[in-house]
Amino acid sequence: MGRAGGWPRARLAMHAVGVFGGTFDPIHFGHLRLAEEMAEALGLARVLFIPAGQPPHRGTPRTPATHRLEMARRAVQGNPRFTVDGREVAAPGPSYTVDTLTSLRAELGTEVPVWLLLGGDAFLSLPTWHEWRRLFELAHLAVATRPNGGAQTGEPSSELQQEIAQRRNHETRDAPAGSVRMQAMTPLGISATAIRTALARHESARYLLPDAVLDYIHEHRLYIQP
Ligand SMILES: Nc1ncnc2c1ncn2[C@@H]1O[C@H](COP(=O)(O)OP(=O)(O)OP(=O)(O)O)[C@@H](O)[C@H]1O
Ligand SMILES: O=C(O)c1ccc[n+]([C@@H]2O[C@H](COP(=O)([O-])O)[C@@H](O)[C@H]2O)c1
Repeated sequence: MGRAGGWPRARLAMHAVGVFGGTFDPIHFGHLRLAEEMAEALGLARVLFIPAGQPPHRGTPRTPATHRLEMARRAVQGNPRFTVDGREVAAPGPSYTVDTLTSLRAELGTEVPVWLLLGGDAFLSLPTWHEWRRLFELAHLAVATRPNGGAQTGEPSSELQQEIAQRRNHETRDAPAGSVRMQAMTPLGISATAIRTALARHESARYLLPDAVLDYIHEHRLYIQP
């Protein structure tokens, strides 16, 4: 068992909560596998999947938020550690992560360790996020990376590099927030864009996402051009 500061990791993270935001248009196995591997590595008691109502850094998704929310719900069904949280879909305006974490903190209290889960591409854009430095007051950050370095999609900006250098692996006993962890995950070259493209061309997207999500897509004729 991993130890930090002399305490077994499972003890450290007993009630830790993972927060995983995304456009999820649609949710796929890359998302689910990231959450599963993070939950295991960080000893998370639960992971909240939070579909963005209005993703701040991209145009309004063509798929209404209610469908993206429902697909996420179907995807996590049967996993007692995973739940879907609809607060960003319910809130007006851009879905800023700092606002989401602030509202979660109001519910969870200041003591519970919270881990914001991010893919490598989302992490690289962090310095462009709304009040990004405040995120470290509210949560730890866990970034999914390719094992053994892998092919990098870019380098962190110098301000992000400085922040990582200070915070990397600085988890102290039971700390609720403030550190950064790079976590190697099984590389899965799945993207929502590729799934939308395949479906629009009437090609198969099977085995890229759960059958329950694919059934929902077909039921509601999402992504499929008439
Ligand atoms: N295959 C994958 N492996 C690891 N992380 C992923 C993968 N796909 C998405 N992510 C991460 O999941 C989070 C939410 O991603 P998002 O909902 O934008 O999915 P996407 O597949 O990247 O979508 P799109 O193709 O529409 O940009 C982001 O942090 C992103 O980096
Ligand atoms: O808070 C921000 O400014 C911010 C800027 C860009 C992205 N995010 C969040 O990052 C997550 C992944 O975004 P996306 O666009 O890659 O799906 C999603 O939860 C977004 O709300 C948040």
